[in-house]
Amino acid sequence: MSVTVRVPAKVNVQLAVGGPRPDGFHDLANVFLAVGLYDEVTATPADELTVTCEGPGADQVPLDRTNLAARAALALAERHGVEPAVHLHIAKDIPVAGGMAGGSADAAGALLACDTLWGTDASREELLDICAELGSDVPFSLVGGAALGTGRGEQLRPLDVGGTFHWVFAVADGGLSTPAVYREFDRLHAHDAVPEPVASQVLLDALAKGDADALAAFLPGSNGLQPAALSLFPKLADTLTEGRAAGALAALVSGSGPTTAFLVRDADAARNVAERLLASGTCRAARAAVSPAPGATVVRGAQA
Ligand SMILES: C[C@@](CO)(OP(=O)(O)O)[C@H](O)COP(=O)(O)OP(=O)(O)OC[C@H]1O[C@@H](n2ccc(N)nc2=O)[C@H](O)[C@@H]1O
Ligand SMILES: Nc1ncnc2c1ncn2[C@@H]1O[C@H](COP(=O)(O)OP(=O)(O)O)[C@@H](O)[C@H]1O
Repeated sequence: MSVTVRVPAKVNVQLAVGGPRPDGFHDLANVFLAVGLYDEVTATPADELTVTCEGPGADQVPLDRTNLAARAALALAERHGVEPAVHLHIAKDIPVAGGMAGGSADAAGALLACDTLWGTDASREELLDICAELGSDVPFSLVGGAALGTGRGEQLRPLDVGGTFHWVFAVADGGLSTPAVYREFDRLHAHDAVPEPVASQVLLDALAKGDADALAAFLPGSNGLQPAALSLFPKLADTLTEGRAAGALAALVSGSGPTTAFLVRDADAARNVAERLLASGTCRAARAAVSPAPGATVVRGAQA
């Protein structure tokens, strides 16, 4: 028997970043929106823990125990005294090292898949605890929808979303390391008094109403990591310019980048903007997707 779990990517519609903490992390007001680009993680009984990966960028995904999906399986097995005798297969569609939380998605997916396969029956709270140990973004990958993440992004409050938002995501040639982008943020703000990060009520209202125009008005400047990502990957500015010229309502870097995100009016606009972005030669691929999207979900195999 195998269990397959589907997990969404995310975009940060606000990423307010505080100064560096003593533990090396940054306090955030991180407004996550799950988007309908998905990885699938399949857990199958095996002699020992093994990982395989297929799809775009699969060659950049580690297949040893540093893979976040493997770490999730090991963490669950250890807590429940089970042998981690499982093969994890990752079907990747989320850009790797792209600022869309692909590794986090795989961790949340593997956790739910193994919990279902092994019948360990962990509570939601326990699953969320394990997620938070694995990475700041992993709890959100489990819950999906929309949420405000505080602390280092792992403490979640679910948010209402009153409509569907349409996006285009431009996949860059290459990746950006999340720690490197935070380090660049610190370098750029070395002489500033960085304010406490606070979620914007204007943004939360725009999400609750499903108001794309209000969201578009809020997005410029909403990603505190964008200047750092652009500093490390200056060519992203060209992609942002092309997407705006193609008629996007707003353009921003997705999280730590280098994927860029374009809010558009509807599915037709998404097709046009995606075509023009691709034709501009400023990105490797352009993908349309809608939000919000559900969190990690068992799509095949028995529920425990
Ligand atoms: C920036 C964001 C925005 O959602 O994601 P991406 O856009 O990269 O996907 C997140 O904050 C990334 O979260 P995640 O990728 O889970 O990071 P973690 O594994 O917890 O941490 C990796 C490293 O990023 C830095 N880090 C992460 C989170 C945080 N609040 N402050 C930090 O300074 C630290 O250097 C840490 O060692
Ligand atoms: N299952 C996984 N999928 C993708 N990357 C992984 C995975 N496990 C570990 N990694 C490592 O994490 C890094 C960040 O990948 P990813 O989560 O896709 O990007 P981001 O943090 O920008 O959203 C990759 O460069 C890769 O080395």
